Amino acid sequence: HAWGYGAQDGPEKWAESFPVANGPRQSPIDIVPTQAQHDPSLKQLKLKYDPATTKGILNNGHSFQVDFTDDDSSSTLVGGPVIGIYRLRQFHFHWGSSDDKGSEHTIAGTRFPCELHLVHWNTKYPNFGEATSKPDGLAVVGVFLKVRIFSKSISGIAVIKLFQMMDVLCGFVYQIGSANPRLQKVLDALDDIRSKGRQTTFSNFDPKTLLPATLDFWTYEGSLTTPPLLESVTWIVLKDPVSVSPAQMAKFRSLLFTSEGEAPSCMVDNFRPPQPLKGRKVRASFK
Ligand SMILES: NS(=O)(=O)c1nccs1
Ligand SMILES: [Zn+2]
Repeated sequence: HAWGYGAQDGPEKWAESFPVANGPRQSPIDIVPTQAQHDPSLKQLKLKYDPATTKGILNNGHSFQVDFTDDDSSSTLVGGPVIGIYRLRQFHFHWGSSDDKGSEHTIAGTRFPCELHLVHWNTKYPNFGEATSKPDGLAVVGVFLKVRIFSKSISGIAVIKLFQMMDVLCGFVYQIGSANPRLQKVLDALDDIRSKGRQTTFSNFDPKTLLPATLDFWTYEGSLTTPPLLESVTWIVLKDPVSVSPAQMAKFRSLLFTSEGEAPSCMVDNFRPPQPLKGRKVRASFK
């Protein structure tokens, strides 16, 4: 089942091979904060990650992911909307070709340039593969990344425009706005996995460093956002974004969908657009 994000194999075509694409609990969705219901019975989200479980980093042809060993419960998610213990399996991202799009979930129609997904599976099932087909099999934490250029006056915009022109002219890469130093460790590994199928060593990374200060979240019952689009995900989307710089966004966009030897195709716009809510309720952990 070759699928992708292009005109011939993209989200509008996925239902041909994966009919669940038109199912009742598909993801992502547009989250409308004023329509979300605060649920005081929601527990605090507890994420415990052991950097020693970091296994490696891989370009899988539709994103890149950092994999974790999950043969014990060293890295887990408990609390929040879930019952039981969920183990961290991998994290990956979705991003756009420009800063005005890239996230999968949207907030009242607002799109972010990038979205991080931390994928966990329910230990009531024997392994990740089994869990992916169960209605309570997976819990994915979604985190928005937001490009923050320091607050600017008009003259500031002129300066930025000048810098950006100079950037093109001089070919320098420098950070306008606030780069995220914790994210940089992941991005520095991308040079070794430019093409589909490439993987490289990546160790001792704590995904907690990628999260915002508060873990306020929205939650709803959904699905994988990539084929096979299985309806097995309890989504936990954090309200607060984390920062990313324009230069760091350029690094995401330097990856390729294609393998070495194929005509290169930039890995950008690897996001599925929001899907129909079909009567689902979105709950908020905060007032
Ligand atoms: N984008 S996602 O986190 O829903 C996902 N798709 C496949 C495995 S994990
Ligand atoms: Zn994802």
